Amino acid sequence: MEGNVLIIGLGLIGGSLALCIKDEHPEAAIIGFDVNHKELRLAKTLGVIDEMSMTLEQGAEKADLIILSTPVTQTEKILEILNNADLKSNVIITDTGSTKEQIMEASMPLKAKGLRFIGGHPMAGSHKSGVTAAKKILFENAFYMLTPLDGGDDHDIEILKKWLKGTRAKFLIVRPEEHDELTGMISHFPHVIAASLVHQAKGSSRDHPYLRRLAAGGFRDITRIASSNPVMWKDITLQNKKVLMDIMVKWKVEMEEVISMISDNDSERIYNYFNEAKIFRDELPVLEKGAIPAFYDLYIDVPDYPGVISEVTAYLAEERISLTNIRILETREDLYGVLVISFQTMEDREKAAECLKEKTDYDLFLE
Ligand SMILES: NC(=O)C1=CN([C@@H]2O[C@H](COP(=O)(O)OP(=O)(O)OC[C@H]3O[C@@H](n4cnc5c(N)ncnc54)[C@H](O)[C@@H]3O)[C@@H](O)[C@H]2O)C=CC1
Ligand SMILES: O=C(O)C(=O)Cc1ccc(O)cc1
Repeated sequence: MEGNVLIIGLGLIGGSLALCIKDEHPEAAIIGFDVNHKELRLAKTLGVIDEMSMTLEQGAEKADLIILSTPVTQTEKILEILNNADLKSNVIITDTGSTKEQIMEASMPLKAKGLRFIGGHPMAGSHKSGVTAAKKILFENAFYMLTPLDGGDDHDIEILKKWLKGTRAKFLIVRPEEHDELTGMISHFPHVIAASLVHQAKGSSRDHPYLRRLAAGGFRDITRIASSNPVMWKDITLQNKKVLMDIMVKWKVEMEEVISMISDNDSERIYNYFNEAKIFRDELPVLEKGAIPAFYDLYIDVPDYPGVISEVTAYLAEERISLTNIRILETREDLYGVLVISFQTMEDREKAAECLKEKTDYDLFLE
């Protein structure tokens, strides 16, 4: 497709969308705007955008598609600015915010002016922020929720999907309230819980100096999302307050039940509690990308000698297998350490396992 695409907010999501759109529509001009001029210049230097717009209005006035990929509170303010700008009459405006009801509400004045806004939320990402973390394959196979306004035109949705085809995501049309209930449960609430687990561990670390080292493995993994951007999560929490409060009240009741079964030494209820959770969790789809993206980890039992990491990464580099993270678990005191390498896709992890099986005799474990 040809035309001008303005991306407002060139962080992880805006930058990744810019790459996807350019890949699929090389003739489109990708214009970027960001309040953080350093990030904007970086986006241009990295080739993520074609052109910088030094004011929001300048870019907006010539755009055929406007994507708002800013923290959700900012998105509401930008919708207000766009409402007073001189936009093309056929422009399509969308956003990427993690919450939808309040944003859809904020888009009503645009609708009243005859402009077209379709809410959007690509359900993939990471705890990293900024344009340097942007990548073209971020949304591949992920769900991409669209929340058109009541009475929205199907033709506009088709145009937007065409623009976003390069994401290789699976589009789902949902009502804004349903979106917020779903994401509240499977994404926003887990972020609150992850942060609270970390707070408790921090408190406990004052009495137990070993805690930090012991938390390096599983605990660090299950609380990965507590390393997300606090500004973004403050905004999401406040915008999805109603849903989150409801979930947290239910959670308190559930914790009371857990306290009671443990204090009563009720082994049957405790067993059932864990067992029912295991059954539901084991049945969740493995190959789908959910709201909280999975990272595919490969555990490698390596001897503890200098140079072992570069040896392993050199084998992977020879096969051109890219990894997203690498670390050593320091929980063990013996001669062997566990090297954990994370990959973006399950295929990359399989290729890496094959490669290391062939070139080393280290024991490998997949999660
Ligand atoms: N990080 C994630 O994994 C996901 C985030 N989202 C949503 O996408 C949006 C963007 O998130 P990220 O890209 O992760 O954030 P980010 O922090 O990487 O990037 C946000 C960018 O917006 C810019 N910005 C802030 N206020 C602005 C304003 N008033 N005008 C112009 N630029 C402004 C910032 O300078 C920054 O460069 C958020 O609404 C978030 O809820 C959606 C899916 C996944
Ligand atoms: O893996 C993580 O850190 C995430 O939870 C990514 C994420 C963040 C926000 C969203 O609205 C959707 C996905």
